[in-house]
Amino acid sequence: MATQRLTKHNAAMIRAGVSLLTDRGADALLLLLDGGTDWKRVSELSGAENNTVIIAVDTLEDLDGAAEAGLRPLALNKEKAPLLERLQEALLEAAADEMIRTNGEVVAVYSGFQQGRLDSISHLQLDERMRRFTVRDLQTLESSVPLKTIKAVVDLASQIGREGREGKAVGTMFVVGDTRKVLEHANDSGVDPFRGYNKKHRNLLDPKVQEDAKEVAQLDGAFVVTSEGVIERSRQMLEVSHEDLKMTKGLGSRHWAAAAITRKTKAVSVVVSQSTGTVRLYQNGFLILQIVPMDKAVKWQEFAFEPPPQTPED
Ligand SMILES: Nc1ncnc2c1ncn2[C@@H]1O[C@H](COP(=O)(O)OP(=O)(O)OP(=O)(O)O)[C@@H](O)[C@H]1O
Repeated sequence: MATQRLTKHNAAMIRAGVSLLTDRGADALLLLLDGGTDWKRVSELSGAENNTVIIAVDTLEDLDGAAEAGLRPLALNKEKAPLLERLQEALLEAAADEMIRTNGEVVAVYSGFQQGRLDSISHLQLDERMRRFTVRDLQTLESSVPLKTIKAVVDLASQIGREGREGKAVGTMFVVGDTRKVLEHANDSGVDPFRGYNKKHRNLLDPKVQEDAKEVAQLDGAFVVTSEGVIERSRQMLEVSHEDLKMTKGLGSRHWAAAAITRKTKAVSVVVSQSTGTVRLYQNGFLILQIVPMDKAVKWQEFAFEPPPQTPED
């Protein structure tokens, strides 16, 4: 179990965060901490009685007692991830759990430079584009494919859309469920790297298989996936007519094929657009859900600091 010390300095930083929160009328105070601590004291310091105070740490066990102290706990499960990714995840989760509005304002207090020492305060304005799929969104989807499989595929697709591969944007498609029928409309577009492996090594619920799929996603064609999440084939070109489909202007052949196959079969398709990173989910020929990737451009700016030219003393 990791712990976060509440030194005088750290307490002062939390109070400073509260002061900014109050001054700006922001929605919530987010404390991104290294581990468990005296939650009652944090609650007092942050005025949790009157403010929404979100506590984000990496593991659930470190949050014991936080909710009882009037705080809003979040477990990130992102121990090794860089600070900004953890911060983004905390904001996404908080928005998904409706602790904050997706276009709200948050004051975040965290250790930016030195572990254990709260040294940074940010006043963040969130953006509607931050919205992403939540399990709740997916639950409204009535499908023969279990939610667990859809969620794993959508999460993977979002990662592909957000991260690409080796600095390059990647687009791909997953057609999930009703596999036998889907394969009637599919042809190999090249050698299938998953062919010949046993089911265990093709199951997309396994993080290792997800990594393999990210590699293969760079190649042409679609993944045909069973309801249980097993990749039945990859690199498949779908041949389906798409007359009488209605689609948003500007979407190309990948998206047409993705929508059309869900009209001909009971499958659900999840497409990542190479040009925008947007993930779309189709069912019965209709666009059901859409995730726009978060801005990728969040990066620490490096200071280009040049000392002023020396002038000879008068
Ligand atoms: N029928 C299909 N089945 C499987 N994959 C397809 C199909 N049509 C196109 N693709 C894949 O989509 C790629 C991009 O095609 P295109 O640019 O027309 O699609 P798009 O819908 O505009 O997608 P993107 O937004 O990713 O560019 C192709 O190189 C191919 O790998």
